[in-house]
Amino acid sequence: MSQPILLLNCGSSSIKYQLLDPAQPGPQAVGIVQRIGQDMSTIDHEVGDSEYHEDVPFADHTEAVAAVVRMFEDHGPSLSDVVAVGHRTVHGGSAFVESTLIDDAVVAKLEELSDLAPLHNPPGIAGIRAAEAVLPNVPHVAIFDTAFFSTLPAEAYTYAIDADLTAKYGIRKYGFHGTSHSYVSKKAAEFLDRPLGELKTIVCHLGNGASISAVDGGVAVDTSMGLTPLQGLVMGTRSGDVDPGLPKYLNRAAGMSVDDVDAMLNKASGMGGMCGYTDMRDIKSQIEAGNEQAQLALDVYVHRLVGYIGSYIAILGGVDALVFTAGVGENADHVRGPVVRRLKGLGFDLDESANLVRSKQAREISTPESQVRVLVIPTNEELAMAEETLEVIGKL
Ligand SMILES: Nc1ncnc2c1ncn2[C@@H]1O[C@H](COP(=O)(O)OP(=O)(O)O)[C@@H](O)[C@H]1O
Ligand SMILES: CC(=O)OP(=O)(O)O
Ligand SMILES: [Mg+2]
Repeated sequence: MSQPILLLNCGSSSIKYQLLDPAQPGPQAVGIVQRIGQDMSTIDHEVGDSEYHEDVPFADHTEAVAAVVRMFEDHGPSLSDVVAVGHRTVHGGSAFVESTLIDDAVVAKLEELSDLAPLHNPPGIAGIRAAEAVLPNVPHVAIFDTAFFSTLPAEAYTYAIDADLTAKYGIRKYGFHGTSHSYVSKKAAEFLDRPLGELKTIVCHLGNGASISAVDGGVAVDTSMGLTPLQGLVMGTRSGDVDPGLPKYLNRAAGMSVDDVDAMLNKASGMGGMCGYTDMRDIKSQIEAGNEQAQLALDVYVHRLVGYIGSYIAILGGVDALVFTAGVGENADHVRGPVVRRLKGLGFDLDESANLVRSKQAREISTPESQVRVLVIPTNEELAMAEETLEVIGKL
């Protein structure tokens, strides 16, 4: 008997969802809502060979989840057989280091953590509430982005600030996108036919949010996101690393409050802040049309990423595989190309034509001469979430 699980992955700008039974090949339905909060959003719902598309503006994630439910009602499959719902939950803080059955106390704790993930925990909570209203009689499970990084060594997760403040307020590097980094590093070992336990891997999860991790023998040893999903790489609307002196300077020079600066760094920075476009597809066409700001933004993005890769090679003491994943990593050859070319001096050799191949399959984009294997591996946070959900409900 089929035991379908509904998976909801509320990202900052999107909701990805799947209905799947991990024991059966392939999902029963897959969908994505994109550009939530922008002038026009889209929803795409796939059931078998049938695809349904709508252009509708969704102001927030609550409206978007309602539309997802409507897609199932209008086009199937029915949600009446669903045995559990798995929710991607971005910030678990120190409270949650593994997937957890959701109850009111869990939601209350997630609300407390919202300040630490302002673009993510509120949409995630909206998703939980909306799904609980539609499917009140099945278990709902939270799968945390932070869980995979609970293994980071203290030297990697400790900020060099006052130790009493650190202890009192739980300040540390938590790391995010962990479900993806974990899934993709395992898939890399399978692709290379090497035991996970002996592989040093650097995973670049480049989506609207972006992070990079260093994984040694399947265990995360460092990652670029921090206390919040703001630290690290350049992202669609987030700055990533800046001088910690910036808030004070902007306060004095521009009269901006802490909240003003935080909103600017989270929502009006990154690629959007630098050139007005947040989507790598738009940035590519802008560059082709001669937009110099777009070219500079891409150069900054690549420069930051190359710096992190070099740093993680040093931290790992060498690397076997560099893996690109998520929306940008899987699709943007104009990002992967400049990154890998700049690493030539460290033994990376890009196969230029393999880099241009468009595919939904795991693939290699380095030449046989490359000392480091460079891979593109599609992430599947929903499949990994389904396995986590099954494990939690199996214990009930
Ligand atoms: N065909 C494509 N070419 C280049 N970039 C793409 C393409 N498709 C998606 N992207 C990039 O991927 C991003 C979305 O990545 P995704 O992993 O889905 O993000 P998130 O989960 O944070 O919403 C888009 O903002 C865009 O920059
Ligand atoms: C944590 C995070 O940045 O997630 P997303 O990439 O979905 O915005
Ligand atoms: Mg994502």
